[in-house]
Amino acid sequence: MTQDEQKRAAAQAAIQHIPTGCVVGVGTGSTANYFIDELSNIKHKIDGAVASSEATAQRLRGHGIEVIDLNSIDALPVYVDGTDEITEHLAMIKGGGGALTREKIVAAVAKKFICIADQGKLVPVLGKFPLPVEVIPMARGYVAREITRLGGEPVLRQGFITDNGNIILDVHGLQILNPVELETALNQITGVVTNGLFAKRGADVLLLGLDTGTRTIVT
Ligand SMILES: O=C(CO)[C@H](O)[C@H](O)COP(=O)(O)O
Repeated sequence: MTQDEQKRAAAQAAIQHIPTGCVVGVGTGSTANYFIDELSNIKHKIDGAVASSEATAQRLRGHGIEVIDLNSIDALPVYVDGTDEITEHLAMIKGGGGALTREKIVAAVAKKFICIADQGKLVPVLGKFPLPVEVIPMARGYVAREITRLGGEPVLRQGFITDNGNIILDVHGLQILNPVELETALNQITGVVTNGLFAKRGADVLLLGLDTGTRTIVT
């Protein structure tokens, strides 16, 4: 199967995990887009969706799926999203699409986080993919210097502003031996909104599209 076929297979597998009559959290990116396409086939069985980005909200509406304000609900049974890298322990780097902060908020609320991905996303150690960090614009220089002190090489994502009006620094060269520790350290830098390490709250289930079928990993 091609990479796109693997993404679609993972998205199709995720549909089996969606309870009837619930609001569904929906991620951002090409794999999440496949999931939205699949979700539209069962839209009469769900009570709408919470979107992790403006792009996702637009796509959901385009498929006739109601977009629900996260603040109007007390609980979110399930969140489905893609990833840039994921380990067997289901820690991730996310944010390649720049939606990391809203993704982290939706993931925090969700009872179950289902990650859907092609097999190329499964890695032994996180860090080959540059780690996205969302930063308040006026703190850019300070945050970049602090990240350099931690051993990373921050690169400004040119011409990109997040849905929250902030910038992204993509951090290269980090040795991510302890993802939880690094996630915490980066978030403690003043001016950082959040970073793309999903280690403290990783996925609960990984549905990995393979050459033949899908593989499921559960924490
Ligand atoms: O974190 C994300 C967006 O912020 C995406 O989930 C991640 O970039 C994966 O994207 P794709 O499914 O297109 O490979």
